Amino acid sequence: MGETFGARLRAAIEKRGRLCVGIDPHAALLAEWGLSDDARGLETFAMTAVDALAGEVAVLKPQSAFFERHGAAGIAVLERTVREARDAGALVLLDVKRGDIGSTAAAYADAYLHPESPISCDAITVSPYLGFGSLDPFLDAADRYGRGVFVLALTSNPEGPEVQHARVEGGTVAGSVLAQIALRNGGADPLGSIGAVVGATIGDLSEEVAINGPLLVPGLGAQGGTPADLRRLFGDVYANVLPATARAVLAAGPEVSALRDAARRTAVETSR
Ligand SMILES: O=C(O)c1cc(=O)[nH]c(=O)n1[C@@H]1O[C@H](COP(=O)(O)O)[C@@H](O)[C@H]1O
Repeated sequence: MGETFGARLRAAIEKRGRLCVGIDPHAALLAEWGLSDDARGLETFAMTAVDALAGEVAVLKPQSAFFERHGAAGIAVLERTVREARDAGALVLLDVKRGDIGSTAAAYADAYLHPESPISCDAITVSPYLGFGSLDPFLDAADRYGRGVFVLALTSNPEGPEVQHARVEGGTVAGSVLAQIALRNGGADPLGSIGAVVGATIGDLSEEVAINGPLLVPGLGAQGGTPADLRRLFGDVYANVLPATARAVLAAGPEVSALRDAARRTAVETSR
């Protein structure tokens, strides 16, 4: 097998830094950039973001919903976005938050992680809240194809704790998810390919996040998370943190140079 996602991510962070920028073409952002809220506007937005950022940042994270809302033409733009961002050297993490029963999960895994798929990504986000075992088809596909999976653990939204802080034997639901990720990453060197999503906005961190895998940390900027929150929450495991932000960088557009500058500034602020 070729290199694992964990190894490719570690190399990308060393070369480009740790920032992950979301490509989230909200209707309001399309309007701010002077673009129409249709597939043409979407394509200009996404290609501008790729042009500005895919040669710079380690990870680009398109949010599938903002493409899906434009129908088949939007999906075609997503395919192009993923392909061109990867061609320019960025790792592409598609934020699509999948999760389903085993046989259907296998089809979703094929759709996004199979090397021959039209939307073949380096990694995707998945939800473990149908039971961690339901993720096996995703985790197996990631192993087989050298791809990554980021599992929602402690999400940035205020409703998350209702499920994620619920008590189960041995701790919380989120703690159990994190422990199972750590188990799956055991022995991987330099870094496991199964990541966890932990929001910058969660307040206090009472769970063990040393999972020998990447920690995707959204919630910076528009949702109120700050670089100081990152340092406070992740001191010991900062080497594995991918700070993620979308609107705070995208709002600097549509000028390519302004977008790039915004990403560079955020990268510096979150570098440690
Ligand atoms: O999986 C994610 O990326 C994610 C998980 C989470 O807990 N919170 C969260 O905000 N996200 C995503 O991260 C992005 C945040 O965007 P901004 O708030 O504009 O930076 C959105 O695409 C969210 O869907």
